[in-house]
Formats: sequence, structure tokens, C-alpha cells
Amino acid sequence: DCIHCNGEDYRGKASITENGYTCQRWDSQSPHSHGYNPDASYLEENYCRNPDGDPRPWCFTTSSSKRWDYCAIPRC
Ligand SMILES: O=S(=O)(Nc1cnn(C2CCNCC2)c1)c1cc(Cl)ccc1F
Repeated sequence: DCIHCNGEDYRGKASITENGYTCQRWDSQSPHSHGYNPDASYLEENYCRNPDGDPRPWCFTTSSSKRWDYCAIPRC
């Protein structure tokens, strides 16, 4: 699917970043500890999201050498 504006409303299932990293689950603190609350309804599984007003949806990655990365989701 696609994103409107900065994708803060994106609720799709993309879970791979634009550089090919796999997204870390939002309810996991490994390999990256973070300050996001996994009880937030939209922080599902390991899907790309934009919870902080970033320019585009992103996720923490499962690579310990890459904390987070943007996801390649086309704009509507
Ligand atoms: O736990 S975190 O969310 N980790 C973090 C590090 N970088 N980011 C970016 C994610 C994409 N948007 C810009 C911030 C998030 C986090 C947030 C804040 Cl406000 C401060 C430190 C920190 F550790």
C-alpha cells in the first residue's frame, strides 16, 4: 500500500527497511532498547511506523549495528 504525507497514519504490514534490514518488534527491547510503548495499538508486531513525527515510517532493526532505518513505502 502507500503512505499519506509523513505516514503517521500508516497501519500497513511492511517490516523490511529500505536498506533490507528486518524490523525489530516494538514489544522487544533487543537488540535495541527504546522508549516506545508496545501497548500503543498502532505499534504492532515489527511493522514500520512513524510514532514520532519523522518524515517517513521507520523501525528499529534486528541488526545490532543499525539502530533504526526508514522503510521504503511509496507515497499515495
Ligand atoms: O529509545 S528511543 O526512541 N531511540 C531512538 C533513537 N533514535 N531514534 C530515532 C527513530 C526515528 N526517528 C528519529 C529518532 C529513536 C529514544 C528516544 C529519545 Cl527522545 C531519546 C533517546 C532515545 F534512545
